[in-house]
Amino acid sequence: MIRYQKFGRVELNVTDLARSRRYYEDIVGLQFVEQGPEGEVLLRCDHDHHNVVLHAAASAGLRVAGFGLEDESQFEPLRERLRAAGLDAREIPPALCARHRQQRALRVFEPRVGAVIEFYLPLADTARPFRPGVARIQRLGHVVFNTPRAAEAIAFWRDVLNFRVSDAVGEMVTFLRVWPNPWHHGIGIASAPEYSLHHVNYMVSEIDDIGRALARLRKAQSPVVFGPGRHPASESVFLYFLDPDGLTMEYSFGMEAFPERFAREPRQLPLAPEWLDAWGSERDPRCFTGAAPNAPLEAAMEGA
Ligand SMILES: CC(C)c1ccc(C(=O)O)c(O)c1O
Ligand SMILES: [Fe+2]
Repeated sequence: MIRYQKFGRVELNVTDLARSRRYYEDIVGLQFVEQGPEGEVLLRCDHDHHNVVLHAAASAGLRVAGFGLEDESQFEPLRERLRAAGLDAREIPPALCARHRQQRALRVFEPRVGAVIEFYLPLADTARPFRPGVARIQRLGHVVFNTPRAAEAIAFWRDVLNFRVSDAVGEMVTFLRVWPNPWHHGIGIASAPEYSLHHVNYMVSEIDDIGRALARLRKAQSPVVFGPGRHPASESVFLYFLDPDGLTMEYSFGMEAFPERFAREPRQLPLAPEWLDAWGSERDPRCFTGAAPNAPLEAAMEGA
């Protein structure tokens, strides 16, 4: 069975690199790491070398979602599973691996979520302390994919990639753990007409991070589009807001953690507003809908 470390990387296309770098540093609270040879901006929010990469592009959306493997012994079995599933997984050349402080990495276009997915092994001796800034971010939390093939995607990520379903809210969204990572979900699969980014989540430390974010976002005239509220599924307190390109970002804290073995059964929760937010906040229609279609593999391999 394939074992993962976590959801650890996300690469986003943004329409104004300097504007987004300022936003993700000053408003979201990510730490700038470096600018890459293609001009891409690397940022971090935990002990990894980086967690977020911003690329200049004509339209904003998801470029790559990356999952760390638990150890080297997972690499070849995963590669074989992807091959057996008919997917063209490409190994990342050593130069890009070195820039990304990875031992090895595969990138594959996963057609059911319609996105480029990276599976990677971090290099040893690359973890360094993350010193939080405006928000006490603990880690990159989850990525949710919009897809018109949600049922097929859930089956593939569960049965082939060995992610574990934690809960579903109607047929709107299903949450999966990056097993055996304990957090309620590292990915969500949401039903939508397009293959695009639904949102990216950052896990923060406490209610003050949400309260301070509200004031900071309002002062920066950055739209708050849902919450503050509490998600009954993962028990998280949450807040959604839009980045300068209209991509939906989420802060949350208090997420349910699962044991590796003897975990509770997944629940099929009712599709009703109170099962998305127990506090009853209104959701702005711009929430979850602002991303362009996900980048294709060729674009994601540029510079590789
Ligand atoms: C409204 C979205 C899809 C949602 C719902 C529930 C949770 C949770 O239980 O943590 C989320 O993180 C969400 O993004
Ligand atoms: Fe979320």
